[in-house]
Amino acid sequence: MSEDQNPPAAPAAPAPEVVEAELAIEQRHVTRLYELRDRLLTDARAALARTASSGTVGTPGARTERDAFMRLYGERVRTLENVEARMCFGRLDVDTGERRYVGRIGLSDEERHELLVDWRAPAAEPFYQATAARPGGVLRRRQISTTRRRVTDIQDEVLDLAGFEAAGVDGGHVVVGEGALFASLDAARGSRMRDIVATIQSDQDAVIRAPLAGVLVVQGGPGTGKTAVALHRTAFLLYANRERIARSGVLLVGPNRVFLRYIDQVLPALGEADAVVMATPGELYQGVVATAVETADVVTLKGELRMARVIAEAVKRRQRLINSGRPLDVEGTVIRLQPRYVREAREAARRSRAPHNVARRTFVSVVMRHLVRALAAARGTDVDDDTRPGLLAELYAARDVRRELNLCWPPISPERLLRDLFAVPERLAEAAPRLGRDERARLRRDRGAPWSAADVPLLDEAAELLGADETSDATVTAARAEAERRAEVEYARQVQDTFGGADFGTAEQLASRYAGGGSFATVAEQAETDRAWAFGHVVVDEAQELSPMMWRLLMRRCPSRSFTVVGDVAQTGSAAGTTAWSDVLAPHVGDRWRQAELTVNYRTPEQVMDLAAAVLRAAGSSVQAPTSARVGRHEPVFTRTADDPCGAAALADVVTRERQDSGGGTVAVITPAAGHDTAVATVRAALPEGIVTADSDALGSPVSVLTVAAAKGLEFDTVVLVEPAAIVAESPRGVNDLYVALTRPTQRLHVVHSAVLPAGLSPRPSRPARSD
Ligand SMILES: Nc1ncnc2c1ncn2[C@@H]1O[C@H](COP(=O)(O)OP(=O)(O)OP(=O)(O)O)[C@@H](O)[C@H]1O
Repeated sequence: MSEDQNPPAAPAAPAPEVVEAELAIEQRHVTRLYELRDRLLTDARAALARTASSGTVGTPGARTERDAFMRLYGERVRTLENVEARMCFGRLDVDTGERRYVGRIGLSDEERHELLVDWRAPAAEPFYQATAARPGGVLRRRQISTTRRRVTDIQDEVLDLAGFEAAGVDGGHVVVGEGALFASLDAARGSRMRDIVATIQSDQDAVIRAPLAGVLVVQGGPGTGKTAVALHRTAFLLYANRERIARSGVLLVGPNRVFLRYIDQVLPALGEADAVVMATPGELYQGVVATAVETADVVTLKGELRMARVIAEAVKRRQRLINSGRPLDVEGTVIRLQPRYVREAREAARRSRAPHNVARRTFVSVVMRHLVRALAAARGTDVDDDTRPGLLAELYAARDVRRELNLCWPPISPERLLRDLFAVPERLAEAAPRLGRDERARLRRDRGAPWSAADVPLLDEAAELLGADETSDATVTAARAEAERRAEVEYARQVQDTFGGADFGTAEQLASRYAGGGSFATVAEQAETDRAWAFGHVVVDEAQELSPMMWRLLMRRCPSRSFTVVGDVAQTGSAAGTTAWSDVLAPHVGDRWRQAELTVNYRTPEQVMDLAAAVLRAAGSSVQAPTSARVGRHEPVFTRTADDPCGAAALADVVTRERQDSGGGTVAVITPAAGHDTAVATVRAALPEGIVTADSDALGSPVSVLTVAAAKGLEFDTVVLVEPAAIVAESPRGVNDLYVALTRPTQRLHVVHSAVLPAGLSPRPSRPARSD
């Protein structure tokens, strides 16, 4: 709880034996909770084992009741296993005399007495929101810290002193320990992000519990908890709106795979994972792996909304007319495909407003109507119900007919459309007359070139306009999968009927959760394989990096426009990204979006944050940098080298020393992209083998050497920042990149440079650091 919002009462510190007694009270309750949880886990595991060894009962299709129940019990086992650490973290004493424990899950005893309230339940809300000014019936809030199953610390805030004393609450001694928030912020970070359920602050809580509908932008500087809040909000929304969004799932978009791995333990720890699909922007078009790296000007161009028109035009250009009649040999009879047949068919197909591949049916049927007549006339027969099928069969079988139809209105895949467009300059010139010659040249590339992340929204745009190509293998597979899915939905209903639904929600929920391709796939598994899947909610992290074209794709993924958009327009690194939320959102929702702001940096110590803010100011930015929640123990250190620091012995020395001083914490060396490989070699040569990793596998190693792009969203106990002037010079948004790099450390910053430091970044006159 932030101090200004909830000033804690400050009674005299109680004697040690009083604290011991209070700890013992909490230990008794926590022990009871774990016993209950263990019992439930044993029961769930036994049920799972029983189900696994039981035979199948009735077998419509390939699915069995067993599959469904295996999943259900499996999910329950996972949830109970995942809440082991810090299962209970709080207690509220309420003016009704109730003592309410708050934790990761809800637990009740056999008599249905609530022993633990899920942190997301309305009853837990005061734990995060109550203040001394507005206690809302809360007399005392107690934070309970546990290690393994042992209660190690408690911290009280009395919100209503008179009420508290009058009530004579059991365990009535007030304990002021080390603040749970401060202890958590000051602790060394592991390689993965942890949940913050125990210490969510009230402004963060307001974002987490905000209503599901509409677009909510969470703007906040570095370290303000945007990612943490986005994850907790996801868990909250799934809990509070299970009926509405558990079926359709949540899409969570993060900047890169390392980042997704960094956060991937948070949702399971909060008991929610099965309905969430995590993806990077480059993974949002199924079947395409985006590996190509493109220059900033290409990325920018591909991200512009103009590209939507280019693609629409490219599709239209595939619907061609003919200038003169074409002879068609139909089993020896030569007829003519007249230009007016094609024109009429094209008009009818376009009028249908169906996507290209679907409208092709209309096109073909109109042309065929004419050709049937022409063939009958050439043969001197009538067209009637008896003759038509035979004539049509002949036409469909004729190679000339198929060729001409395919020339005028070919079935086409998004991949093919884009490859042709970028490989054949004439096609691009036709489709993009408004692009300049140099812009078109920028888009040019070989047919076989790998895809980039910037191609993904273009492919998706094309897929939207083309629709399913009924002749492609993918479409046939998808149609088959859809048919299977329907059968499974129906079957899951039967499962529900057979077994009753006491614990498992409605038949509909069971059907949607366990029906799916393969074997009763979860919602996430289904959604991942279906481009047209409509998610119930989309959470976008580092959202400032996304291009306007990528926003179009995301909007298609969630027709209900229920979004949590999380980012910082001062950290935009991508040339295609945004510096104003309204620019990217207005085309889709006008001004119907709301913004929440987070302003306290829980990561970076004040000494380091001051430097980062000075860099922004010196660059003329009007963005207000966040305030640090704490003063660190260490002043930033600067080391100057004679030559390029990436290859300097001094860099190796600094990293070796910082590693020793970090006391086992994580160390990141953040370098300019151009010097990255050299720096990796320099640092590797100085440290024992196996300790240093580079970009792609940066997590979990004591020392990692990263570019700014790879460090985005992550944090490290110590950051060694190499040649900041080069980082600034490397891209048009280089100052933002430097700001990102400067705000990664949780404890220490060491700048190693040979060039003059960028404006704002200079050693400050020394001042006292925290001494504890
Ligand atoms: N209420 C809180 N209690 C404890 N720790 C918190 C709290 N809020 C944020 N943190 C911690 O602060 C750090 C920064 O949080 P997070 O990564 O979510 O910030 P961010 O706003 O996404 O940062 P950036 O924009 O720099 O990526 C994390 O270690 C997070 O766990």
